[in-house]
Amino acid sequence: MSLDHVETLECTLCGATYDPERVIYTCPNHDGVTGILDVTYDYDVIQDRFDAPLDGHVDSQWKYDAFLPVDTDATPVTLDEGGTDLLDAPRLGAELGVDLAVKNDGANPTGCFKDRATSVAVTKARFGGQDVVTCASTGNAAASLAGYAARAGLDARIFVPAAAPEGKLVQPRVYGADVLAVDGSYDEAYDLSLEVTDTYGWYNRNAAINPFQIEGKRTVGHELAEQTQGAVPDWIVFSMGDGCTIAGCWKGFREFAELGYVDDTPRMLGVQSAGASAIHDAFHGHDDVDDVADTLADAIAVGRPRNTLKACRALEESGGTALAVPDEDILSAVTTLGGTEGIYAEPAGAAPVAGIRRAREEGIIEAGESVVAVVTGMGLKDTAGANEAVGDVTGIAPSLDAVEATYGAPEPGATDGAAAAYTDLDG
Ligand SMILES: Cc1ncc(COP(=O)(O)O)c(C=O)c1O
Ligand SMILES: N[C@@H](CCOP(=O)(O)O)C(=O)O
Repeated sequence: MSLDHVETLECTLCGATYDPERVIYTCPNHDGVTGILDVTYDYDVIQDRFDAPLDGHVDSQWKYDAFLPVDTDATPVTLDEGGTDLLDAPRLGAELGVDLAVKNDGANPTGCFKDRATSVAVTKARFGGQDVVTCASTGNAAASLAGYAARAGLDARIFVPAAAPEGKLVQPRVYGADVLAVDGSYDEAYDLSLEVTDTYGWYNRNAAINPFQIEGKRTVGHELAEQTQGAVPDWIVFSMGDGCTIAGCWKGFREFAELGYVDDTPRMLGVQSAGASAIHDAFHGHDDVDDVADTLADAIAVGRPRNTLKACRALEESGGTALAVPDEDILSAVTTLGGTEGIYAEPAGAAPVAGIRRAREEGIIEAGESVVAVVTGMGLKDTAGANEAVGDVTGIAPSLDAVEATYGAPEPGATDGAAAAYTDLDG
């Protein structure tokens, strides 16, 4: 049994270190602020163990198991998360004036990149003998935790804001979780989940406080480093809620660069809604930070992000920046992404596209630069917002006349090609 590749849990505020074998969430040395912990590693041990070829083929994030903070004896609880495609996006790229690729993380097993973190959390929970897992969620982490808990045979008890999209309230219950719809915001659900964790001792998955969650999220950085080896993009773009995801990606990419697996690092661009822009505001030094979250991009509706520090460090260290965009831009990004590249993202997943457009307008991203937009969540979980963007469906009677009323009569010879094909088949 060995966790010898993990050195410590180190407080990002005071540098105090804690035993990674213990279940500890935050540094107890701080009152009023959260002492977020960071996992530090012994990279000599990791490099001795990591023997997978960096050949661009990634079937699952467990390709990088040597980097994950789980005991070497633990059997992963997995649904084959990670290993998502990095798709060229030429039509959208031309529209935005950049060389664009999309990392389609909405293709993860529960429809969201959260699965990267959850797989690690539930593996640790099961290996550590926990029976009950919990989290607060706007809906995606809820579904993800519920799915992996089902897979592991653990009970999931989850706190979501009652106003979460219907699909996000249904999905975790299909996986058998108890979903407690809190009459309040995500921030309130989050505070409650912490109290519950202290009181009941359930294992808390929340990425902002569970130090191991960002470590799962960082596999998206490992993958992107591997998939772009030799042509590291100028920019990688994420939406930000609590800030853990962008921080995780940066940590993963940076450590692959430090280990010499890639020879450069990208700049990170973090995108928030103007209605929930606390990380953006902190990054740009605004002191009138508004902690009310008001955005249709429910997954990033966070008033008090818990990982502002790690997110801002990722932006700073990478030479990147943060942007806040209005909800109209996010909504229009959903249909632009769908209509140009066939990728249906939820608003938080499409927000990077709105961010890239804004960054081009402001001269932050220059024409022709290479950019990866990470689509973090798929759209079918939350159709209400998208429905606003696409408008009402066109109703017709079940008759050809009704089709003609919509498109006009067919052009003469419109079916000639098809007729010729039938003739060929007949010989
Ligand atoms: C689809 C989606 N995109 C982006 C985010 C933002 O991630 P983070 O809160 O780690 O910044 C979330 C939730 O957190 C999400 O569910
Ligand atoms: N928007 C997130 C918030 C919690 O996710 P986490 O991975 O940061 O803990 C959600 O989907 O619930």
